[in-house]
Amino acid sequence: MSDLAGEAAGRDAADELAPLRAAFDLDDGAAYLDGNSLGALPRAVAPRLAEVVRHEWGRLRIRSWGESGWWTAPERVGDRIGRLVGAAPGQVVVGDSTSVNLFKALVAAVRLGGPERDEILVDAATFPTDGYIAASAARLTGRRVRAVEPGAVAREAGPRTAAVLVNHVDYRTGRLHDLPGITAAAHAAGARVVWDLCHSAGALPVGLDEHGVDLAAGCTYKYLNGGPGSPAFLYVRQELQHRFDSPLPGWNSHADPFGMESGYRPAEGATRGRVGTPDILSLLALDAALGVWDGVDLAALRAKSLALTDFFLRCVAAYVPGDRVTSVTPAAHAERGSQVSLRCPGAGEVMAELVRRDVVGDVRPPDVLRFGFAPLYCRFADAERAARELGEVVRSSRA
Ligand SMILES: Cc1ncc(COP(=O)(O)O)c(C=O)c1O
Ligand SMILES: Nc1c(O)cccc1C(=O)C[C@H](N)C(=O)O
Repeated sequence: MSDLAGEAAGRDAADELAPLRAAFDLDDGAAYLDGNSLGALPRAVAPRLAEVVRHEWGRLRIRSWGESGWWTAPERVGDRIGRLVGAAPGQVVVGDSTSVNLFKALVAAVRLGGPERDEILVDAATFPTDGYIAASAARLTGRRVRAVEPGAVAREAGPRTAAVLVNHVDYRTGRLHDLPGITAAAHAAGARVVWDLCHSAGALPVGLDEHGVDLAAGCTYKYLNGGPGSPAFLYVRQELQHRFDSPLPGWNSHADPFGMESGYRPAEGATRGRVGTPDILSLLALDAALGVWDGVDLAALRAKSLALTDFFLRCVAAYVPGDRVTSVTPAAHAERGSQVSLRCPGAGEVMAELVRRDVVGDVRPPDVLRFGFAPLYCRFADAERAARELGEVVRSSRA
């Protein structure tokens, strides 16, 4: 056994979060490093979904909206996510996709400001959907979009800025942006800030309430393990809820949905962020998946995440010829999410070979290998193996 493999074994043995891996349906023979795209399956999900289908839907049928708590599930599950992103109860609602929630949040953010605020600042390297949504939100509200580096928000935001849309962790590089600083800078300019938490929720502490974030959205199928296409979440800070003017006011966000009124009267609280009927099966799968977080300390989660990515970077330096890969993930802990991205010529072929060897990451254009480290189930041994196999693959592809 190499020194690094021995070190990995020792660190896994000492890892206080290691027992949580047993709560997931994972093959011991594979290194699953793609939880930043699709989280692994928690074992509790399948039996719970079977019960929901057989009993709640099959036997109780329509009664389940009340008796099984279906009607209030978006807020109940929202509060469970709230704990993981630093939001006190009553501010998170679950439903729709991230894209749809970003649209609601961004339009509502613009509507909170005056007409003189005629621009929306968007993270220049944003995940595409955010950029598309921002462009549409701008057209609908008569604003224009300006792309800025997140680090330049303090310089760029001004009296014309209505809203700033930023990714907490960049999907391609794994760079963690300064949420407290950027939020404060937007506020200093009188603007609202909307955070995309897709790559930070369940990966690291977020502190939405603590840092005074206005609005946020994120997906639940990555580090929250809700399953493919599981519903997203929307955070609306409590003080803003009574002024949250949704661009998608469906009957589920009406103050009296079963009054069937022709005029729209918004519900109070996070419920105002709903639109139509919740996707109950996916929502309850997510609810069951969230059980793995009970009792998890987010400081311990962050410590393990950084230890895993540090260790992986050391293993890459030891095993992979330096002229073949370059890390685009910041070395500084304060700037790193829970993934490591390596630029590598021929990244597509390299990752295909890694996947054949049961080391599963993914690739983003133009040539970035992504390795996501979900701290609840990734092992130091996975990090060592992934780097070792990567070294072998790039050596053999050069030969
Ligand atoms: C940063 C970010 N935002 C948004 C999305 C996607 O949103 P949706 O859940 O609507 O597909 C993703 C991933 O697909 C993402 O990485
Ligand atoms: N949502 C996805 C999907 O439906 C299929 C494949 C991947 C995804 C992803 O989530 C990709 C991810 N947002 C990314 O960081 O690139």
